[in-house]
Amino acid sequence: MAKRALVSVSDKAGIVPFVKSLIAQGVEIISTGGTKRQLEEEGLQVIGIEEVTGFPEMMDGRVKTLHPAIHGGLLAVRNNEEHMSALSSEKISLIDFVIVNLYPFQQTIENPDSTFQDAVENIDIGGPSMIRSAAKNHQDVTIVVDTADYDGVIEELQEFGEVTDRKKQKLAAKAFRHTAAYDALIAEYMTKHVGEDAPEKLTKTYNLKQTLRYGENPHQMASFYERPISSPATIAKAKQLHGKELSYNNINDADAAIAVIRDFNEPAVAAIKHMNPCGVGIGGDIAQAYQKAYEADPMSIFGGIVACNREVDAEAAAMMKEIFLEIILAPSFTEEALKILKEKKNLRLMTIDLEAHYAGESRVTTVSGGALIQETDTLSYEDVEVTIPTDRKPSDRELEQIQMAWKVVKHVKSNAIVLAKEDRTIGIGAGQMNRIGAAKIAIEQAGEAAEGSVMASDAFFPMSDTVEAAAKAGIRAIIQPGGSKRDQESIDMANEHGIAMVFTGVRHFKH
Ligand SMILES: NC(=O)c1ncn([C@@H]2O[C@H](COP(=O)(O)O)[C@@H](O)[C@H]2O)c1NC=O
Repeated sequence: MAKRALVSVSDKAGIVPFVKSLIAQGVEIISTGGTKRQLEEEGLQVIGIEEVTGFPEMMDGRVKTLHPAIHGGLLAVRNNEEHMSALSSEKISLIDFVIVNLYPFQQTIENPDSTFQDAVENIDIGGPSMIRSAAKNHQDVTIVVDTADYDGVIEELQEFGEVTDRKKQKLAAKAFRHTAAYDALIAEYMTKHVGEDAPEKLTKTYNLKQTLRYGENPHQMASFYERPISSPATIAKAKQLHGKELSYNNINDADAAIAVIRDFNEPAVAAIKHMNPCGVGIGGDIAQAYQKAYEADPMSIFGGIVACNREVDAEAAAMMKEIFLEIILAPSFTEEALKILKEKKNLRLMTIDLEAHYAGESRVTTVSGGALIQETDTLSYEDVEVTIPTDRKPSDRELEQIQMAWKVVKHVKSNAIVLAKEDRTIGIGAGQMNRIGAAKIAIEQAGEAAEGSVMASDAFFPMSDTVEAAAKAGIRAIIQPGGSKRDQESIDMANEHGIAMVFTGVRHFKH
């Protein structure tokens, strides 16, 4: 008996040549409404689904392939006598191939004009059911859900007269991934719609963006996956214009760099090393801001990742070209800037649309045997109500510098201390196991520049030792959350040295 294929596709790209090739291999075609019309328009011979089921398609296509004549033909195990005699007594024919792609649920919810009802109507039911039946019975049935597999299937038919078991198994695994991801997106959409914060199942889905040469170290395999729907203001959507392929560490660091510059309204440049800012500068333009970020730590910026929140022009490009950088990322580059920077063959140049809406997606961290999920820390200085517990209030200029340091410390691994002066960071103490340790590192790095600078701390001071160290270094103003039982000791120490201190009431731990 001739083999039969059931073809039912929403995305009709490439379907006509594929079906032609199947027919050329002696395969009979069964198809649903729109797909059948398209195939017939091309002069292909197609059996209508109603002829197989004995039922018309009904309820706006909600029921067309959901029928024992279809699922029996798909699920029957060919070498199981009982299955085969059940089929013949019910006059059901075998179906050997299923070519299906699903209602465009993702495109529907991405369309800002779509309603909830539109989304619901675009939940495919019959398609996933066929995919699952065919994939379960993959020893006998070939399931094709991806247009990219059309050629491979035809090649095997031409070469071996059948699709190999290995191929059928691989296609089945892909089919289950396909329906799982499809359902995950629906589940996520519905969960958001009903507003459940901690659903009992976490079913996020990601699409492979690229395989990476290796992970954090060369002996670790790695790949980069992106969310099916993400803002253009994300590292997943950033475009590479030039340079070597991105590495795992590049992607992580570039993401950290984007987070820093996103928090600044004025022209800002952040240099990142190993996920921590090593220099951040602000200025009237990107060249000025870059100069500040560079001066912040001319040693650490070497081999770093630089992110800018405004277009990079020729002046800035010429300065950046002077040292070895891994990546320069900005909303855009002028033609001239590109010309200058492209002279460096390996330097990666990337653009990102920082104007696009970015609400901050939930962050998932895996732990052994599980995952932690939390909202992104999007709280900024403007969102908090600060208090000033010290006798001396910060001057306007000190307040500006304090805000800058606070914006940066949010992005430094805890325990974190940032010193800032003259629109740039001058000392960053990152990832220390105690606060005074982070302060000592920041102060030491700042050296004489610490005199007259400001300090930001990501969490409160458990005792007055950090304020004491700040006073010794000549730091004039401090910003910290406050909230320690021993706040008064820190306030007294600040008052003793004429230091102005700002309490934010919120902390910015980053682990
Ligand atoms: N309800 C059903 O029985 C059913 N069977 C197949 N579909 C889908 O209908 C679409 C194709 O429809 P058409 O051939 O009419 O353009 C495919 O995306 C397929 O997955 C169905 N539609 C939705 O569930």
